[in-house]
Amino acid sequence: MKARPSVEIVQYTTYAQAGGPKVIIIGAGMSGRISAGEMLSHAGITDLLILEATDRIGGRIRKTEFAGMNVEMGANWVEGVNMDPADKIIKEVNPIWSMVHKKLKLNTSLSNYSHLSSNTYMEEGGLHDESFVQKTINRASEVQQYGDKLSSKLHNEDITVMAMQRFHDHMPYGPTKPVDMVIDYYMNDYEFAEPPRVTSLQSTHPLPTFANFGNDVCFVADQRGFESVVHYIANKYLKTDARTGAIVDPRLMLNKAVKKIKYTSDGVVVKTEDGWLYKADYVMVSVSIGVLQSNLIRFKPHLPQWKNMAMYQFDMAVYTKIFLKFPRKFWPDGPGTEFFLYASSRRGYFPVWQHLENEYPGSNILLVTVTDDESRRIEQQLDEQTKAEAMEVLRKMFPSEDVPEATDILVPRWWSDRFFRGSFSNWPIGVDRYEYDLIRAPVGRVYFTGEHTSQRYNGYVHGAYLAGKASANILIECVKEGQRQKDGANGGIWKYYVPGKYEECIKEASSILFPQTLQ
Ligand SMILES: Cc1cc2nc3c(=O)[nH]c(=O)nc-3n(C[C@H](O)[C@H](O)[C@H](O)COP(=O)(O)OP(=O)(O)OC[C@H]3O[C@@H](n4cnc5c(N)ncnc54)[C@H](O)[C@@H]3O)c2cc1C
Repeated sequence: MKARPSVEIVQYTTYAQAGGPKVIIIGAGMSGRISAGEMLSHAGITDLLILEATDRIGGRIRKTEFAGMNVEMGANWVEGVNMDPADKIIKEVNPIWSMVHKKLKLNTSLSNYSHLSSNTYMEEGGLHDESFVQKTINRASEVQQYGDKLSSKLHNEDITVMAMQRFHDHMPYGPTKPVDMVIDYYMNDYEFAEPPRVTSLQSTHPLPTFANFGNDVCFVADQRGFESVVHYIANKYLKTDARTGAIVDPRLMLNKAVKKIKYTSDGVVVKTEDGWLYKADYVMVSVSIGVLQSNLIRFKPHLPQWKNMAMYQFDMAVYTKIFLKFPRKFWPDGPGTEFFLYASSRRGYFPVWQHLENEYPGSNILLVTVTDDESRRIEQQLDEQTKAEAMEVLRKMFPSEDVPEATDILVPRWWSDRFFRGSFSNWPIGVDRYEYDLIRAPVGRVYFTGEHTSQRYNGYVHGAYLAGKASANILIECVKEGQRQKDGANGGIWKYYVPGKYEECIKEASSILFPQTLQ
C-alpha cells in the first residue's frame, strides 16, 4: 500500500469582465458540449466555443442506418432504471431515464435476461439442459453477492473480481468449462467489457449504477435515436432552426479536430488540425480517456507527471455490437427468447446474442456482442471474415434449421477510431479514489470532463451527463472566486484540493513525485 499526500492544484481565476470569461469546450459528446455547456450557460458563462472533431454531435451515442432502419452503434441501454415503484430503498432516478422516458418519450423495452438458462446453446449445437445452466447462474449470482459483501470490508485494499471469485472457492483456476465461462462472461465482461482478472472489486461491487438507480436496464429502440437526449439538452442553450431542429449556433464548430493546447497562467490557445488558433480564458477537455492516452492532442507544457500517471493507469475498454441482417428469421421468438448465449470453449467467442423482434418485429436482425481482445481482433479483419465466423457459430447453434446467409453486417470500430480509442472506461485494479480524483483535477486553466471523470458512474451515459455538470461546477467556482477577488487580492489564484490516499500513512509518502502543491 503506497501512501500519497493530499494535493492542492493551482487554478487561475479570471477577474470579472464583461460577458464573463471565454471557455472552449473540446468535444460535443454527452459530457462536454452538452452537459458542461448547459451548466456553464446556466451560470452565466455564455462566451463558449465548442470544437468537435467529427461532423456530428453525440460522440459515443450514435445511431446509424443499417438494413433500412436506424440502430445504435454505441450506447443503447439506459442502465439503472427502477421499474418497481414499491422499491423504497432506491431513491434516486437516473437523470437519463427521466429525459428518455418522460420528456422525449422514446420507445424503449425492458431487457429481460431471466430466461438465459433455457437459451444457452452448446458449442456443437442444441440447447444445454436448463436446470444445469440455472445452477451455474445461481452459483455465479451467489459469488457476486459475496463480492458485494467482501468489497465493503476491504477498506484500503483492493483485489480483482477474479481474486474475489477465488476467495469464494469458485473454481480456483477461473471458470474453464464452456457454460461456466459464458455465464461468467455475461455477468462481468458483458457489463464492463473487460474480464474479471482486470476489474477492481472495490470500485464495481456493488455497482453504484444499480445500487442507486435500480437493477433494470431499458433498451432504447427508437428511430429518432438515443442521441435525441443529446439534442434535447443542446437545444436548451444553443440556437436551433425552428423548422428543421438543426443546431445553427455559431458557438458549435464541427469538423474541428484539436491537435494542440497551449496553456499559461494568463489563458489558453487551442490549435486545430486545419491550422486555426482559438484563444480563451479556459479550456474544458471532454475527449475519452482513450484519446487522452494517445498523442492526438499535445499539451504545451506537457501535462504534469501526476496527471499522466493517473490517466495512463485507467482502462479504455472495447465493446462491439455486431448487427446481422437475415432474409428471414430462423431463431425462436416469443416471450423469453430475446437473449441467448453461445457456450464456446473459447471464452468470449460470439457469446451474447439478442434478436430485435420485440423492438422491431419483422426486422430479421440479430445483435451479437464481443469485447476486449475479440473486439480488437474483429476490428482488424474484413467484415466478410467476421460474417463467416458468425455464420459458422449460428449454424452450429441451430443445426436443424436451414440458416440463410446474412445479407448485411455492421461492425462498429470504436477502438480504431482516433477520436474514441475504445467504447467506455472500466475501473482496473490498482486505481483508487485518489488517482480518480487526479484524473478529474484541472491543470491550471485546463479542465477535464467525460464519463471517465464521473465520480460514481464511469462508463455510462448518465456518468457522462453528471460528470459534465460536476466539472463545470469546478470551473464555475474558480470563476466566481475571480469575481470575488476583483482587486486580485490573492493574485488570481484558487486551489483545487485532492484528499490524500491512506492519510494515516501520510508521513511515509514521497514528496518528490507528488509535491504538496502541483501546477
Ligand atoms: C459500443 C458502446 C456501447 C455503450 N453502451 C452503453 C449503454 O448501453 N449504456 C450507457 O449508459 N452507456 C453506454 N456506453 C457508454 C456511453 O456511450 C459513454 O459513456 C458516453 O456517451 C460518453 O460521453 P462523453 O461525453 O464522456 O464522451 P464522447 O461521447 O466520446 O464525447 C467526446 C467527444 O470528443 C470528440 N473528440 C475526440 N477527440 C477530439 C479532438 N481531438 N478534437 C475535438 N473533438 C474531439 C469526439 O468526437 C466526441 O464527440 C456505450 C459506449 C459504446 C461505444
